[in-house]
Amino acid sequence: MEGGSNRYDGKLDFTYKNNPISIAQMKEWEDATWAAGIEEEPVMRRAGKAVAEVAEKVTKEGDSILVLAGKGKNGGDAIYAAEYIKERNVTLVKITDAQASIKDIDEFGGECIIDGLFGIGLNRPMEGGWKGLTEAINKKTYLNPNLEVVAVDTPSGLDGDSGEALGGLAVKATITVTFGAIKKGMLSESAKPWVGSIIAAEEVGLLPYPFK
Ligand SMILES: NC(=O)C1=CN([C@@H]2O[C@H](COP(=O)(O)OP(=O)(O)OC[C@H]3O[C@@H](n4cnc5c(N)ncnc54)[C@H](O)[C@@H]3O)[C@@H](O)[C@H]2O)[C@H](O)CC1
Ligand SMILES: [K+]
Repeated sequence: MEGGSNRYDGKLDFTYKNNPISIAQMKEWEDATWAAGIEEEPVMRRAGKAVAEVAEKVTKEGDSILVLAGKGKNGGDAIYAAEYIKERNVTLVKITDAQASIKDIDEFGGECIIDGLFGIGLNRPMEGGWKGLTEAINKKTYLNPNLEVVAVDTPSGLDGDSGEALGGLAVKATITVTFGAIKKGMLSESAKPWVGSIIAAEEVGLLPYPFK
């Protein structure tokens, strides 16, 4: 898997130029970008737009999309995604009380969920309401195999380095739209049940890929 054009045996084909990286490398790349004076907001916008484009691709006009936005920047990307999605019924849920938002998932009968709960800021297994939200998403997928679940950057709960679900639980995405470069754990066997197809949105306005 060294550069060039690589294929993944998921539902959507993908290609990527940048080699897979660790979470530490992703953070280093981001920090170098901000240190160079590039603003964060336009980067988040482009990340959100990439997610919106994928969500549009896997749905049709008039379909319903539930956008779940967590408390960090992963949620920020999801909020921009909601803004950019066109000609769909978009419901944005900004999660302040995770437990209370479970009902928003339980009551959702639409075609696509966007998972912006946690990205590379995840540092422990999800518990309580966060665990409940994730289980509610996965239950929907189980009951409706046609449901598209688009993960923002990483499926929430997945450790991007090891490709393991922390505490054994992550969102079961059908598609993961990851930013900058694929996180190396996503290509491991253990990540397969969670990541679905991987799409690398490499051009989100960061500095050029800094690693060899
Ligand atoms: N890499 C890029 O080029 C860009 C990435 N972006 C997005 O930013 C997220 C990472 O955002 P961050 O705010 O650092 O973290 P999260 O949103 O993943 O998490 C928020 C926050 O939650 C806390 N936390 C961690 N684990 C748990 C847990 N199990 N339960 C409860 N709370 C938890 C922790 O404090 C985190 O900081 C990245 O994935 C991209 O989506 C930007 O858009 C810029 C470009
Ligand atoms: K996510």
